[in-house]
Amino acid sequence: MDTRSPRLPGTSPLLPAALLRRLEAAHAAQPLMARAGEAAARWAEQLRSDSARPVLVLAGPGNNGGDAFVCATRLREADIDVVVVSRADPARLSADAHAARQAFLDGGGAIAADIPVATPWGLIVDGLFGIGLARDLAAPYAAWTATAQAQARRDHCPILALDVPSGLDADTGRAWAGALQATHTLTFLADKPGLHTADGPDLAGAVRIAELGVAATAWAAAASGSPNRAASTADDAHLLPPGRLLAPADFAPWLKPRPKNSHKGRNGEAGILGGAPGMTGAALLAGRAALVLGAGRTFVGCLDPQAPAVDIVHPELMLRRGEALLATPLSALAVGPGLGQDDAARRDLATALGLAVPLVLDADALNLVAREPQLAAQVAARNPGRAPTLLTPHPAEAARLLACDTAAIQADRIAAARTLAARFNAHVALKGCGTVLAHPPGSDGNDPANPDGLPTAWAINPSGNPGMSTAGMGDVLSGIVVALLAQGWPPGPALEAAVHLHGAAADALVAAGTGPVGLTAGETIPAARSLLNRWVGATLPLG
Ligand SMILES: NC(=O)C1=CN([C@@H]2O[C@H](COP(=O)(O)OP(=O)(O)OC[C@H]3O[C@@H](n4cnc5c(N)ncnc54)[C@H](O)[C@@H]3O)[C@@H](O)[C@H]2O)[C@@H](O)CC1
Ligand SMILES: Nc1ncnc2c1ncn2[C@@H]1O[C@H](COP(=O)(O)OP(=O)(O)O)[C@@H](O)[C@H]1O
Ligand SMILES: [K+]
Repeated sequence: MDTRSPRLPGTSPLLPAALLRRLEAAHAAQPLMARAGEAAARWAEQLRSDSARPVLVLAGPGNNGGDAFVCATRLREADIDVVVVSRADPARLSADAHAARQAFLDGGGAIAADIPVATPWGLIVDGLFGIGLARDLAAPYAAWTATAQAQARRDHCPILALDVPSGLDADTGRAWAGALQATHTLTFLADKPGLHTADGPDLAGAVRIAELGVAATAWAAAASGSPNRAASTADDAHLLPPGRLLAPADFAPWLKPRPKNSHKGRNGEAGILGGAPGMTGAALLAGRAALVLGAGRTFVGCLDPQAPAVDIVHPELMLRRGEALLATPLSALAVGPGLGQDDAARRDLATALGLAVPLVLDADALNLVAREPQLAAQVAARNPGRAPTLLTPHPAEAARLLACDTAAIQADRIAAARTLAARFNAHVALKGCGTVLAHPPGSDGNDPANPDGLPTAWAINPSGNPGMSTAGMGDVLSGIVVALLAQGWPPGPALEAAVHLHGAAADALVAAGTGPVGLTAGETIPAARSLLNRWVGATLPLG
């Protein structure tokens, strides 16, 4: 089975800060700050809620502040009133930022040392900190972000963040204390992972990219060390490779229409193992998802001896005991939905790990692996070619697997997912807001020469919404993944497509008024089916 996934044009790169700095250095001869401030001014003009009111521009002590000064200068040239607030020491500014500040003053602009309390704003521009921030906001900046936030609420005006919302870590999506919540973010050169996972989506609002005249592909040269690359080798060991913001184009080659001469045997046998006493619903949800997302035949093995013999809602499902499921020939198996952690669960999981089929591990299967080194060794020893492993932990399960706490996982979700992928030789979806996908060494176009010693490619999924934070959603995701695996999808694309599809289905339901409050896991199953059929039927480019 060929598991390599060609990357189609349109794939959207996510660049870590270290790589952005190389890119910036490689294009130092170009007026990047002037272009950034100009692009910001153009969007700011459109965003103003009231053109009679002035724009408040907060300018910080670094180059983000330089962007803000350029933006303010351009707004003044367009006859827009601006109030710039900055305490940057001119002697400590970079040459570019110093020049931007001076040009603003030379053009007749004035700088205030504090935010005026009584002025109603048409827009607030946040140019305090960009990719240079790596700690809680210090005085006076924390007070300024709190005041700006309160005034934006008071004035019903938007907040436009330059590059990243001040206080958001651009690499991890972690919010430092005092971080600002913007409604819009104009991000420079390339998109950044921190805008799309953890706290990022809440703080960034609507994200647009201003490439500043630097070709979208230039990052590849900066990453690989072409002559264009800035002199930088000391940080090579810690350089996070670029990732992707997931889109249907990433898995489009596997969105194939069925041949007319199809039969159920061609669409695979999906198995779900779980359903211990009190949790048969989890296994049924996963089974229904596998059935409805196209598996040719779906078998559900429950550990509860009292489990029903038939699913009245979907009598198409074949229900049996756990041991009987493990003796059934399967194309793909998911273990975990409602599995429990007793001896029977442990024994059945150990048996499943020995099967030469694509295997999805979720929920209590992950908790058992975290608890028992013998099982963990069995996972890591599976053959990623013939018997790939897919792990779908939520942050608490990931913390158990990595023997740390949930906060440590959430502080750097990309690192956590990549570490799990490397440690278990598995495809990983670290779930939650901005699910992080990571793939094991040597699969799916992974570059085994990644400079940071973790040969695991990664991506972030932008679909999904908080309506999905409800019981049963993870079980449905497992069912969708196993359905695609059973139908012959390679493991990396199957996991990426399932995650993206499930989130997009939930988004479609919310857009139609079903949720976010009260959205149920079961409702996402038919919605995902509709969307999958639409995607299969669509011609590229897919949206
Ligand atoms: N990298 C790029 O490609 C480009 C960068 N530009 C801008 O430059 C920014 C990066 O500039 P810098 O590296 O100067 O970084 P920042 O402007 O993000 O901030 C760094 C400054 O803030 C101080 N600082 C950091 N954390 C602080 C805290 N918690 N409390 C108080 N002070 C703190 C630092 O000591 C330093 O003076 C980008 O985000 C972007 O806005 C643009 O001008 C154009 C292109
Ligand atoms: N705030 C959110 N934004 C986007 N997706 C979310 C959000 N909350 C949960 N999800 C998604 O919903 C699913 C929940 O899975 P999980 O936590 O395992 O639920 P369960 O308890 O039902 O097993 C995951 O796919 C997760 O990524
Ligand atoms: K900012």
